[in-house]
Amino acid sequence: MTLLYASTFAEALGKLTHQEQKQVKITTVDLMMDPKGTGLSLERLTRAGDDKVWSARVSRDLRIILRRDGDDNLLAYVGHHNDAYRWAERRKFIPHERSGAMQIVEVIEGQQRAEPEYGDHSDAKETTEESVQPFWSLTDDQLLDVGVPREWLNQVQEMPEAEIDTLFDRLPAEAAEALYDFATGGKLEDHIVTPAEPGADPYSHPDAQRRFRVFDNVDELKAALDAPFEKWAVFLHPAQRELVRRKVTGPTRVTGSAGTGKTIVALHRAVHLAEQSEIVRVLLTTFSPELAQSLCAKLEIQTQALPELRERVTVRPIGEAAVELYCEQFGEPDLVEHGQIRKLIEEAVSAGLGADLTPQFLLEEWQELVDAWGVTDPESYATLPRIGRRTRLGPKQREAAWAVFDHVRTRMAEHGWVTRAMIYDQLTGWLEDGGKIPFEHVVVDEAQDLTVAQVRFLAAVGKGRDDALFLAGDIGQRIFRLPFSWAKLGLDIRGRSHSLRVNYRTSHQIRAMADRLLPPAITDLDGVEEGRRGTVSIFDGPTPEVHLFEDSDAEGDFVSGWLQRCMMSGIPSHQIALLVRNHDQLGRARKAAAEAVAATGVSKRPVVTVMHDAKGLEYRAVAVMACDEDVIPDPDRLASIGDVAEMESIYETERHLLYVACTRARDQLLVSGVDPGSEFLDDIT
Ligand SMILES: Nc1ncnc2c1ncn2[C@@H]1O[C@H](COP(=O)(O)OP(=O)(O)OP(=O)(O)O)[C@@H](O)[C@H]1O
Repeated sequence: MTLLYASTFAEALGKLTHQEQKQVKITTVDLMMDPKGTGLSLERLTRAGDDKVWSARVSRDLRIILRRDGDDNLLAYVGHHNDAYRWAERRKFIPHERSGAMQIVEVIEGQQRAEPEYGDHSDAKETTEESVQPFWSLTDDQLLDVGVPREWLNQVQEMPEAEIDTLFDRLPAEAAEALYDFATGGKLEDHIVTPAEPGADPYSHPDAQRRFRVFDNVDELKAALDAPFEKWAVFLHPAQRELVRRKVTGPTRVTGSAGTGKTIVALHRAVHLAEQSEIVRVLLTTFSPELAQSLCAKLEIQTQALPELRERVTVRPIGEAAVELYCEQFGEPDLVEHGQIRKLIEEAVSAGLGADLTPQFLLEEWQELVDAWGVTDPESYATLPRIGRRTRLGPKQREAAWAVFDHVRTRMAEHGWVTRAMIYDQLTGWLEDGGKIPFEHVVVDEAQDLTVAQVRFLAAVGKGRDDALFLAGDIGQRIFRLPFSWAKLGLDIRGRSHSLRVNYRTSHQIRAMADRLLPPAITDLDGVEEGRRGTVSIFDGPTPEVHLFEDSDAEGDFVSGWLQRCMMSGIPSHQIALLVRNHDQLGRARKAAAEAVAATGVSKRPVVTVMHDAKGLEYRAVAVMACDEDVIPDPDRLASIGDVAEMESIYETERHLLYVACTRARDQLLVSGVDPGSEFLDDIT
């Protein structure tokens, strides 16, 4: 007996109460143990759209809809009596005629389409009296090629533009993605379905596996039933699965705009690698402790049924992992503080070193070049490409600057201080001399914000070993670093960078608005282009709001009202966030949140935090507040730049930051500020 689990079942289960979910779980597990369903009141549904559909009684009112075909039991849907029967009556289960992938097709009432049509629609009907029909010009053949079920050909060709947002609710996902991309300027040819091998199992096609999953044992089924909301733990997009399973000889990168499931791929990749053998150890890492914690929580869900795999994956922020390794090899490091470096520079300048260079300029030069790039001698400094620091320094000025850095290095050595970058550099040297980290594979999330020293360290980790290094990231979300070439540091992902294009997090409306903040394609310094075009979201929602106000009080009142509406619509407080650029604006956000809490009487406040800390996270509703002219781009950051020519790169990261903030929202987004507002808002209003 094979037990199959459909994404429609997970979705329907997620809508039931906790108590009902428990009852369903008991019945489902019984069914798995006794596939004949003895004692489960199984009933064949004669009015269903498919003659193999049955219902199983969970309670007086709850029914599971099953499809039983030979030894296969497919859990298709669950719901209250009438809802469940209605769902079954309107569904057919058929392999698609081109791809062979099993689809759940909604039956269109009253539609007759006996004869296949191969008509020429070149006389494209752009408009009807009521509206534009974006798919009118597409032939039956073209539609079948992208997975549209035959029953739906007419319906799609005649679909008015206003209904495009419903595609994902009505059609199999592969067809919906293709059509949505086409309607928004993409090419249908990019989405042609892969034909199945003759006689292949219709459930094993990659397009089928994104909606059906075969369970081998009861534990796996139980884990899926425990977390019906976490569909990512069970169903992957074919492009995601491909990246998870791919065997590679060099470092690989998965890219894609915010919400396309890069983190999910990183997690599945880590578990997949851990599956390869009992002795394999995997490090799953990212830059911040908060994100590492969130990875850990997801990994728990994913490995619930496979505790032995959980043991093989270590989740650590990269800084912590490096310090642990350093301690093992060299003893505990005495990490130098930022303020101590500043003092040493000021000390050198007071002693007459550094010619006319300011301590601020020298501090940046130290942080972004000398320390970041691990420069240890004047010759290397004299020839170092000054990436991101475009103000020219003549040989004499470099000499003067080096005198300061030499002073800093000498004093640090006397104290036995090291910087974070030095830790990675020392570990890199150790790896190059044959040292081995206790992990066969390293998977890195949010890789766009890696430092130079981290990239060099990871390059040494991955050198010469298959599948050693897998990186997930989006250069459009680089918010902490200036750009630099990975390839020059030995981390070459050229030809092994792959984009994801289906956005699972944000509505069409929010994604489309946020995308306007960034260019359609961004090329990194190694020439690898990351395109954002062709990305589709799988659901739609309200249009994001952008408002500017006379003063911050007026803004606060509006945001508070907006929050109240979100809370009253049932969004839990922890799923609502207010994001601001800096700590200085936190007060404005807290006031609005407090007012909303007082007005609604809910017990918990929404999350209030700065944009940087929201990286990698998501909320159902987000208010990006205080987007004032003198807040973002951050004037203090711009003013603190010793090097005027660096301005452009800073502007870029500030723009990325607003993109990151906006793309934390799933369903509702409000962007607000005081008139005239941030210059970036011009692109989204
Ligand atoms: N195959 C999938 N099925 C269902 N949900 C998915 C799938 N893949 C990703 N998701 C969901 O989409 C959302 C975004 O995923 P994820 O955080 O991995 O995106 P990301 O590309 O890493 O985003 P960001 O760049 O903003 O960090 C999450 O809620 C995740 O659970």
